Amino acid sequence: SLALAHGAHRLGKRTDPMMERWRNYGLGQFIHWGVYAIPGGQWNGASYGGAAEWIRSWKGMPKEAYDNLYKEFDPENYDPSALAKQAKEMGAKYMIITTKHHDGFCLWPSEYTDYDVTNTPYGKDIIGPLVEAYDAEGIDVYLYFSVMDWNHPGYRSVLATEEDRSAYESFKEFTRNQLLELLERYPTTKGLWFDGTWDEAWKEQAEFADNLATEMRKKIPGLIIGSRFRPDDYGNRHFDSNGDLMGDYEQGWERKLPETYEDTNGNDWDCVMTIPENQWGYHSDWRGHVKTSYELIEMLVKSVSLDGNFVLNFGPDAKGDIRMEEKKLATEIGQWMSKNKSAIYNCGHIDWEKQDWGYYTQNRVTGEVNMVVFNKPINSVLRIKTSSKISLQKIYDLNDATKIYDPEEISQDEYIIQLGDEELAEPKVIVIKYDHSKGETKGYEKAKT
Ligand SMILES: COc1ccc([C@@H]2N[C@@H](C)[C@@H](O)[C@H]2O)cc1
Repeated sequence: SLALAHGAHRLGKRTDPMMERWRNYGLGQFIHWGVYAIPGGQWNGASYGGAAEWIRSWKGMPKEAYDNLYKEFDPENYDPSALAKQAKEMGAKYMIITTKHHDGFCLWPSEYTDYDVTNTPYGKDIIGPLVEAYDAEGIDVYLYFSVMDWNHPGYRSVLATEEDRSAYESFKEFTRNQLLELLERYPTTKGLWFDGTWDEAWKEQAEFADNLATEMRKKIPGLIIGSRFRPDDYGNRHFDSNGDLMGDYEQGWERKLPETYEDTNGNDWDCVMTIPENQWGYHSDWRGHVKTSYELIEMLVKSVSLDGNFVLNFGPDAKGDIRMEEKKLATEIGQWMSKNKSAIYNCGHIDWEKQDWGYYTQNRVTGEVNMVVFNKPINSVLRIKTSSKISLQKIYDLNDATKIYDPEEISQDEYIIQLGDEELAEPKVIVIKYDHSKGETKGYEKAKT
């Protein structure tokens, strides 16, 4: 393998308490908020077909007009504790807030730019009260930060000339200053979620990014940073030139999910997901499919079954209100989570063969296996194929203690249980308690073929 000065500094998963806590969250909330919520995907009577937070890049939005929107930013309905309570009700264990998106507008009072909340009619820090409100609800806070910054004069996507390089040095210093400022102002932050790091200019900054990550971790020991921050010595990101994961977890699953455990390379990972097909910031005209709570619960369960976290995005509007569709989903997901959280929190992958009825999650504390059933077969029979000779102790409905399932062994390490005739009104969790010591060698001999 290549000798890398700025590649992965650790092989395998982080095993410290802060990362264990991260690994056991299961469900998170993303919040995308900024001046892009003011146009909300519309301008001059035309609707932007892209993601609302990218409207500045649309030819239908004059840059000058966009860059003056901050003068209208005055979210009179912004209510951090209401947002935190809603997230609590949904069952989120952590929240990621956009401190600065690609447009460079800062939701905190930054010493290093005037393009921030203090120069808006609202005039106050947005981030601080949100951090306090979420901390008060026991929901860990992570800060989203876009390296790419369309507002900073020193930003470059490519370093072609000497002028580019000297301008970019000022941009790098600005970026470092802002990040250290954020960690200074919000020391309860548990981690950073970086974005906007794909440009060529940034891919040349292996040493700078490595040193900055070290410096940030000195300020907040144990700080959790994903794979989308640093480039390695050769400009490779997420995985270094030896194929090793850079950062504490893989940050590659944006609006998509891994299909199999192999797809995860056995790493920690998060999936960040929009409710419509592709809107992070508030768009007043959601086109196409808006995901239902069952679709989102299935994505959540699938994520946990493959050792990942599922982070659902919310986009407050210009006034700071949460739109009706998002409120409804937070409530519906919360209702399911209130009854089934033991199949999500502190749970992860078990290598039992995946079945069509749904997903397994294993509780890392109790060892119990949860069958999360989404699809009831026509014969109401659920097949369970375990990985090794185990002795099943008890199989029961998590939400109906009177419902015990009696497994019938149909071949080696393979059982079936019979569901009742009732319709599956919502994803059902069935708990399997089993003795982890090797069971006696019962079961059929494999046929010699
Ligand atoms: C070039 O493709 C994209 C797509 C989405 C993004 C941003 N990442 C998401 C988490 C949102 O912040 C979106 O604006 C950046 C680049």
